Amino acid sequence: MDLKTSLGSPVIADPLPTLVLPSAVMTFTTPTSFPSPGLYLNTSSKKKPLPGKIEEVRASGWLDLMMASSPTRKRQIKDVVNDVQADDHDLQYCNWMVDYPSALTSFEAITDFAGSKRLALFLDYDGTLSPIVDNPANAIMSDEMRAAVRHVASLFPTAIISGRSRDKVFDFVKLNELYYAGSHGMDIMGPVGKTTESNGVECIRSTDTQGKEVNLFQPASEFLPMIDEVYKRLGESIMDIDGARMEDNKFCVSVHYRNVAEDDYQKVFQRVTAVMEDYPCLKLTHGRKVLEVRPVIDWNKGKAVEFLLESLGLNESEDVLPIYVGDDRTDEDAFKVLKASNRGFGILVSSIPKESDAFYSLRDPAEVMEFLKKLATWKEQST
Ligand SMILES: O=P(O)(O)OC[C@H]1O[C@H](O[C@H]2O[C@H](CO)[C@@H](O)[C@H](O)[C@H]2O)[C@H](O)[C@@H](O)[C@@H]1O
Repeated sequence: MDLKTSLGSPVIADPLPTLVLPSAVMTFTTPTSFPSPGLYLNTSSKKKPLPGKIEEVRASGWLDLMMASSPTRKRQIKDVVNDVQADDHDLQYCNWMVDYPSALTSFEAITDFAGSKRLALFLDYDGTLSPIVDNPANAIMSDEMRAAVRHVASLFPTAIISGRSRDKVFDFVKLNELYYAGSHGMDIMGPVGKTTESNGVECIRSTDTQGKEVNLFQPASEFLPMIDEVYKRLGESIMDIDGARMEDNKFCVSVHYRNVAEDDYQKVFQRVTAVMEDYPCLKLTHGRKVLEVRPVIDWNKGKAVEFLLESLGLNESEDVLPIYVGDDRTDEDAFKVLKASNRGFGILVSSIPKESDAFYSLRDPAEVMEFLKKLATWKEQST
């Protein structure tokens, strides 16, 4: 029986639409200079017609995705008060877990498989280490979670890989013993190892706040002026939409619509895509009630995992087990890399059934914390 289709359609199959942009800029090239975005204004042949009517937005898949993304608390509560729906939801979740078993109930299988291998941990931030909240500035990590992360980081190489800017995610996590990759992996502060370049981009030697020597890898640095400009333009274009909020993530820009009325989602999407038309070197992706604008380079959280493994000298060894824990669509790139290399595995954090390249699942950040604590205990008891 195909569990993914047997219960109506319980699985959210995030199709990850990306605005289609000229294929010439889809490869990993770091341009030394960009034409002013204004130059693109008259190049109508490069433009894709923008969806004008609601049906067209729907047809492109974006509006449905915006509606389905990260159900609001109101909807989840409605599910809970309605017993029938809640039972249905539980049943669907249990069925889904056959394909994505809980990393907690499968903990022994995980540690049996790990055996004496060296673990490397990669953790997403929002929705993984901190619960999803309405205001991104309030996505605080609990002290108990911080202690759990500190503990595992004292036992295994551990990195945070976030869509936020690196500085911002560090301000939340506040742990010096970790490695950090911000802007969906486009801003990595890693160890000084044998890695001096990747994909033709040189690493920069720098020092962290503690004065420790680090390697800085920023494959999208040439895009900074463009990202700053698009941040301002997007801010102006959504200013009048109640609840819409911008976030500057250094090499990416987030347009949050979590607090926007559903009737205005289409407006948000249209305003964003209208600005994007002038920037063929940028692409639009979709996260949890957020539209994200970022450079069209072949770099993502999966590449960041590979880069960090190499910097840590763990890439070649059969004896290493990388584990990536994340909740968002952008984490799928990392899950895919681990799945393809058949070395480690992803753990998807989700309280609803979702299609994923992860191997295991955890329901929410509370379960992530429990998993991290169990890992630390296991490691300490086995050495
Ligand atoms: O890669 P991540 O660390 O998961 O970052 C992805 C985005 O997370 C943040 O937005 C999400 O969390 C917010 C706080 O809970 C929530 O309000 C928002 O709706 C979510 O999309 C962050 O604010 C974004 O900039 C990140 O790109």
